[in-house]
Amino acid sequence: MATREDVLDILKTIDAPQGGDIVAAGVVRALGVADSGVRFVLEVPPGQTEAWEPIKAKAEAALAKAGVGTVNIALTADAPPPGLGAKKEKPKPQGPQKVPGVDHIIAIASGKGGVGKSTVSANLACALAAMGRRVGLLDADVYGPSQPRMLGVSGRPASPDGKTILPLRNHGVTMMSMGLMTNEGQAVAWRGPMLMGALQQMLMQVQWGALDVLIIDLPPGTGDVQMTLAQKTEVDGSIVVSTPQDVALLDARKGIDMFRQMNVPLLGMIENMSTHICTNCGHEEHLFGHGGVAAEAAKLGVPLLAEIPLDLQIRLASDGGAPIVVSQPDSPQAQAFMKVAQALVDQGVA
Ligand SMILES: Nc1ncnc2c1ncn2[C@@H]1O[C@H](COP(=O)(O)OP(=O)(O)OP(=O)(O)O)[C@@H](O)[C@H]1O
Repeated sequence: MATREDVLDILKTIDAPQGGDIVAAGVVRALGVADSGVRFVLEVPPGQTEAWEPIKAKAEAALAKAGVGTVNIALTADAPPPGLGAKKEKPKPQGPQKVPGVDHIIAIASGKGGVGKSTVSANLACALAAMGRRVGLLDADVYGPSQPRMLGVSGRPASPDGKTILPLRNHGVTMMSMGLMTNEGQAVAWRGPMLMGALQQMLMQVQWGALDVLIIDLPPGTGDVQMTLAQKTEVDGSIVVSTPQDVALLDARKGIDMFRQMNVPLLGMIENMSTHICTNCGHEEHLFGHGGVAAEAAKLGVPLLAEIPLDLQIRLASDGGAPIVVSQPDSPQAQAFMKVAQALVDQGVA
């Protein structure tokens, strides 16, 4: 009598349409080998039974020639019933998830610290809120959380049921920050896994409510927070903020590469502190050089969304808890942020 291995060896001589043999193709199921003969199921992809008829005939002929007894092959495009060797469906790999109730997520990133990423995030969030969008702002910068100060909120968020966290709200923006979970000024020594857990907790456990867009103010650089965000959460796009200096741009490029690798679209770049206008005489100076970010954006084929001047009013407004978009909405500086917000709405990502 032929053994199971003998039968498989014979079947391995028969080619599958997509290349390789039919055993390697994984279509031979429920193989039964007995004294009386051989029976099995050829389970082929849906709609392909016709293409597999000649292959079934070849298998029948080869087995008959080998003298294995009666040959009974059932050709089907349906999975055989359980117990007949049906392959269990593997659970689908978990890709990036949507945050419930949140339509869009935009990550604001920078390669280097101190380039104004939080200032841009706060102003963009307030600008979108002023345009009537339902906006959330998540300050994921655990090393230097600044949104509570910029949006003028303080106090600890409540958690009435011990599971969900109630966010805070000011200037029409729903806001949550790691800075609100720690004492002000306290050095936070977060390790990678803690960061990832904290970010997921902020995204999933904070009661954001229904939002058109959630802005995420990322920590500078390309660390655990950025990676976890891109892997676990569906992000509509990123905006990279940079000052015009070469060093800042060099780091910004690293951030851009990371988002590219993680399939997060780059919505555009913002040059911050691009020019300085003297408060006394109105003279314009390019303290950090000018146009570096525009050149980089052109090279990458992404829009330069704005060139924000280095301006005392921007800093005073942020430090005072009412970003310039709120405190001086008609100023040219505020208008620069409003333009970016409008562009995001026009693009359908906010
Ligand atoms: N265009 C600007 N004009 C004047 N001051 C600015 C401007 N942009 C940012 N600043 C000021 O620079 C400082 C750093 O800005 P901000 O906190 O936004 O940077 P950041 O990139 O988020 O920094 P980090 O994430 O490293 O803490 C703040 O005091 C802010 O008010």
